[in-house]
Formats: sequence, C-alpha cells, structure tokens
Amino acid sequence: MATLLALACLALATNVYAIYPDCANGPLAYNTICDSSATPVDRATALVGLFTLEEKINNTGNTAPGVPRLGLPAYQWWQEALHGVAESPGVNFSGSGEFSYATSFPQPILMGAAFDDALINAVATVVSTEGRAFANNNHSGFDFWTPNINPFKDPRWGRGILLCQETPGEDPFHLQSYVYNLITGLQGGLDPEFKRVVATCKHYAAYDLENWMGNVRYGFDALVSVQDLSEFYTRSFQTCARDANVGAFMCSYNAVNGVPSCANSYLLQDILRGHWNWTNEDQWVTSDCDAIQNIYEPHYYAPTRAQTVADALNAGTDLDCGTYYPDFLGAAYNESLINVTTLDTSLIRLYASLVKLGYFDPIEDQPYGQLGWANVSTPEAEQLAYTAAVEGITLLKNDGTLPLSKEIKSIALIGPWANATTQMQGNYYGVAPYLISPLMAAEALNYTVYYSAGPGINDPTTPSYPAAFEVASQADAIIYAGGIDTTIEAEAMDRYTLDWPGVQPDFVDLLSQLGKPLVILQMGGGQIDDSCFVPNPNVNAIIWGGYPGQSGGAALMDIIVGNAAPAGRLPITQYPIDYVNQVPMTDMSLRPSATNPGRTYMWYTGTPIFEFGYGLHYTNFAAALSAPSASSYDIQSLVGACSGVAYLDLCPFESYTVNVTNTGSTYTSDYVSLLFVAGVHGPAPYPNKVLVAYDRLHGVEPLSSQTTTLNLTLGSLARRDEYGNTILYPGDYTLLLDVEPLSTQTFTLTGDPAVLDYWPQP
Ligand SMILES: O=[N+]([O-])c1ccc(O[C@@H]2O[C@@H](CO)[C@H](O)[C@H]2O)cc1
Repeated sequence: MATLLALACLALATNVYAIYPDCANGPLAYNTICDSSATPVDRATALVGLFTLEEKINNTGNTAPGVPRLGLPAYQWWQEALHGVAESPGVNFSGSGEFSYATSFPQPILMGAAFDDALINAVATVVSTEGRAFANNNHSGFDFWTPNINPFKDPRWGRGILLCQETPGEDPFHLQSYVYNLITGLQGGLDPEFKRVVATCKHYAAYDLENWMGNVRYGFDALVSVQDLSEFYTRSFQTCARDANVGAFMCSYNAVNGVPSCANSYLLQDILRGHWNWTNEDQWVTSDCDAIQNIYEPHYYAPTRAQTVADALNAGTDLDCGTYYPDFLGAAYNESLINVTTLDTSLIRLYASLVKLGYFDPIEDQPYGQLGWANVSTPEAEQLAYTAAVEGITLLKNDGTLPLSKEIKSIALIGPWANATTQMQGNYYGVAPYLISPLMAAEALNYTVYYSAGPGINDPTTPSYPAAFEVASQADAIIYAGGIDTTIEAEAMDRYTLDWPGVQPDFVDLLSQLGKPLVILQMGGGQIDDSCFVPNPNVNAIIWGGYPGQSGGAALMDIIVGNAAPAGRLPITQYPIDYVNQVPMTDMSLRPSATNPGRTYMWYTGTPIFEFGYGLHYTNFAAALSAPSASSYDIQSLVGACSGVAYLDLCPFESYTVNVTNTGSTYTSDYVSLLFVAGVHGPAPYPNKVLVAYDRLHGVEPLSSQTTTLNLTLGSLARRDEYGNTILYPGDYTLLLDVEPLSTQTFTLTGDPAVLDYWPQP
C-alpha cells in the first residue's frame, strides 16, 4: 500500500499527461517529424536534430518536459498496467464519470494458472485498448511498463509472492509462451505499422530478491552462472526481444555478476541487442525507477555521478526513470564521458516509438486514434475479467464436498479474505468498476450468509474467535477465506517463512473440529505450506484463488457451488516450510548441491506439498498422447530439415495429438494438457522433467472427448551446456502428459550433439 500511495503521490506531483503535438499548425508542422510518409527513424532523427544539447539532456528522464519552443509537449513515460490500467505517475483516473475506472483483471500469477494463451492474448488486447483510450484522452501516456516477466524462483520473493502475483510463474517455457501472447496482444500484433501501446518487459535480469537478511534489491549483486542465465533467467526476455518484438525493456535494480543491470553492456548490448537482434530504431531501454542513482549508491559501481550516468547511457540504457540523467549527463558530457551521438541514438529510439504509436499523426490516420471511453470496461471486458479468474482458480484438495450440495442453504464465510475487495487486486492496480467480494457473491447466490472476519492475516491473538465460532455454529457449511496478502508479500519485502501466518492454522484447525463441511480458500500470490490442512479429514476442500481481480468473489463462489468447474494448475511449486532453511535467497543457482535442494519443479530434490502443474477437477479425465512418428531420430537430419527457419531452437520437431475424454457423467469441465519431457540426455545433473508444451481445452462435456495438438520444437528438447549454449543431445526422451502422467511416449535421438544457439560469453 505504501508503494501505491507513493505512486499516487508521484502522479499528483508530476501531473504530466500525454497530449498529441500539434502537427497541423504548431512549430513542428513543416518538420519531417510531422511527415507521415517518412520512416519513423527519419522522423525522430529530424525532431531530435532540432533540440539543443540542454533540451536533449532535459528529456532523458521519465518526466520529460518536452520542448515548449518547438511545440513538443511534456510526456510522462511511466505508466503501469500489470493487470489493467493502473495507478502510476502517467495515469490519471478522474474522480467520477469518464476515465474514472478501468477493467481490473486477476494478477498474472492467477492468469498463469489458466495455462490458456488465447486468454492471455485477449486480456492483453483489452488492457491495451483501455490504456490507449486513456492515452487518447489525456489520461495516460502511450507506453506501459508491463509485463513483469522475471521467473519466480524462490517462494520467499516479496514480488514473487508479490512478484509472484506479478509474474505468471516459475517455468521458463510457460513464461515464454505467456509473454509472447501478452506482448502481441498489448502492442496489437508482431510488428505492426502502428502500435496500440508500447509494452515493456521488466526487470532485466535475474531480479528476484527484494529485501532479505540485509540484502536489498537496490544494491544486490546476483551471482549467476551463464548456464542459469541462458537457461532460466533470460528465456522470457529472449521471447520479448527476439520473437515478440516488444517495444521497450526495463533493466533491473540488481547487479549481475558485479555489474549493475542498467550499466551492464553484456546484458544490454551483447545479449539483448546483439544476440537477440533487438535493433529496431524504435526499441528502447528504461531503467527501473532510480536504478541509475543506485548504480552510484548503494552499488558504488562508479566513482562519480557523471561516470554513473555515462556508464548507464553507454551501456545502452536510453531512459532514466528518475532524474540522474537530466541532472548529471551535462557533467558527463563536459568530462567527455559521453558523446552526443550516443545521446541522440537514445532519444531517437524514444521518439521513434512515439511515431509508431501515431503520436505525431492526424488522429483519423491512426488505427487506434479513435479509441475512447466507450471502449473501456465494456460488457465483454467485464466478462473476460470473470472468465480469467475462473480459469486460474485451482482446486488443491476435494473429498467430494465440492461443489456444495444443494442441501446446504446457509454458509458461514469467515476469514480476512471473506469480504475482500481491493485486496483482490493485489498490487499495481487501478480503479475497478466494481469489486465483488466472496461475501457479496455468496449473498447474490441467495444463501443465508453469516460473516465474521475472524483473526487478521498476521494476527497472533484470539479475541476474534468467539464471534467467528458463533457464526460458524449457525451455518450448514463453513468457508474460510484466508492465506496471505500484500501485508505479508510485497515489493521491497521478502518472506522468511512459508507458514500460514498468525493464528490462522490454529483457528482453522478449531473450525475443522466443528464437524461441518469446511472449505478453505487459500488466497495470495505466493504458496504457503498447506501440509497442516491436507491430511486433516475435516478440511474437506482447499482452493487456491491467488488475487482474482474485480470479479474474484463471483468466480470463487461460482466454483464452490458448481456454477463453474475448476481447471487451473499451479504455476509454481508449493514447497514445505523447511525449504527456507535449506537454501539462502541469495543463492541464484537452480541445480541441486550440498547447500541447495534445487529450485523449481525441474530441479527440486525434495517432496513438494503440491507440485507445479497440480490441479484437481470436479470430474475425471482420461487422456491419450499420440505416438511419435518414429522411435528414433537422427539429430543431424532433424537440424538439416530446418533450412529457412530463422532460429534453430524454434524449428518444429513433432506435433502430438492429445485425445481428452471426460469420463465423468455430471460436470462439464476445461482440461489443461501439460506435456513434460524427461530423460537422460545432455550434461548431468538431469532435470526431473521440463515443460515443453501446453494447451487448455474448454468445456469438455461429460462422457465426451475433445482433441488438442501440442507442437514441439527442437529448442524444447534441447538443454543448456555450461557456457549457456543451446544443444540438442542424443539420448532417451520420455514424454509425460500431465503431472501424474495420464499417458507417456518415448523416443531416442541419435548422432552427434547439435548446437542450436551459441550463447555470447561475458
Ligand atoms: O518511488 N516510487 O514511488 C517507486 C514506486 C515503485 C517502484 O518500483 C519499481 O517501479 C516499477 C516501474 O515499472 C518497477 O516494476 C518497480 O521495481 C519504485 C519506486
């Protein structure tokens, strides 16, 4: 909340909102910047060519004053839209009426649990349509600093818990697929002539620590092997840059192997622009907010402020979210630490991106120029927010109590999430058109509802018990809605424990002794160890609900009563509480060692409480994976057949058909096909298994079947060597359909290993 208040204050303080320049009658009217027939880079170059050095330097911060003498308006580059247009310095929700609210979707961690790429693309299309409508009407800028696509590696991560609410999960393949669909949805295509908005992949790279045991994100040095960098920490960013053509990147607060990310030319030049070919002239890098200042302190990487800004600009950070660039680039220039060409390159990237947004064109010539209030919070958008919540909600335990029997007429809704409203939006949220709490939804379903908040999330005391037990005693069934929220998991705040906080475990245990049907709603982004509830026969069901957004209560209650069927899958591992004692947060390695039990489902050597991909249904499914077309493949032949494919790792391997049958006779349900590969190939140690494809089938009716096709690439079978190279290795491969496999297939790759991608060495 402190962060959001700070953001809100910043918004009020800056009060800079986008407004189109006057290309018809203003001073720029006859400059090439206003010539729609010229290329974006020529237009931007012409504009920047008019700036004095001082004007150039003035416009290198997120709160850019523009150039009044040229009629170039001020522009605020900082807009947020993690799961809907959000409070941020450049976004202005008016108090009432038009542009006073926008659709608020679930947090990414819950949308990740849907494993539905089409859903993600549809959500991103709505978010950017609404964002563009805000921008067209001076309620926002045109670029948005979303998505947060850092893989969620450690369950303690404050933004993993909380960034875990901000990111779609722990699996790199899942993140890649998710972010591709998200970016193309946000920007309006792969490389459109006009972008709907510019999206920003953040935080590059290896950022997943907030504040743990004195290690603070602003000065943390993440020591990462090139193998882990290539295999885990940068995969989603590769997709952003190389495959989805994202318009912007954000470098992170932390350093990577001694060099702060925003001054890290290995990350920003060698990998991002060199290796991933992210070289369109309208693509730019912003720093995280005040991350340039952090290079000076607490990283203490450069001896002076002038050297600090020079290091960042020369490394390839084009924009400072902060004021160090505007304040100190002049000194850097005077000391010959930067040259004007570098400065111009950065400014041209920024203004070329505005050209591609139609910022300098007549509104009638732009595909998105007419978007307005009528396109915000439409009935279709509201329905999508509900659908996204339903699709992600994940059933972790059910002894048959769910869906609730029609005999149950009264419900006790108890717990700190029972009447959650704003809480359901998590963080980085805006003003929602409405917020449906579980309590409101239960009442709307015509139950007799008894409500008690019970002990707070982290409350160590018991005075609230009597009122709560009184309520519980009156009802036919009890729904306990608790877990964690942003008071426990937050930006700048990591967790030290995976326990259910406060007296919640004790309180729920007492509720379970009442002998009534008891359903637990485990809310929050990060997983907490449910092992105290799983074996308890009087805890009849557990549902994980994440942060489900504006329609979260309706989605949860509809699943509880059977109006909707759960089919979400955990996008992260639920570790046992002892995990936090086994590896420090600061250990960035993925593979198991004497001091690390391994991270993520791929490498964890312990027994999770619930594993990645886990999720129950109200019905039973049988699924059959089609056989490979051969039992053995020659690697050289596979690679040889890839001519014409831009990147070998994207070269198709096989397509598999999955035939899914709902063997139950009662409930229609979605089904997520998760396909993993395991086996002995490549360098030891070997991962437990690796996700290589997924898809979600919708509405599989009782006693009927649907089919889906899962496409594998050579890259999905490949592994990274110690230098980060992507290599296809000979060996045995086993395909596993689903978490507890419903179907398996095997094949062999023969011949010499083939390098699909050479990783740039530091
Ligand atoms: O000064 N503030 O109000 C402030 C607020 C949030 C904040 O966090 C950073 O700002 C976000 C910019 O998109 C990044 O995702 C996050 O790491 C950094 C600074």
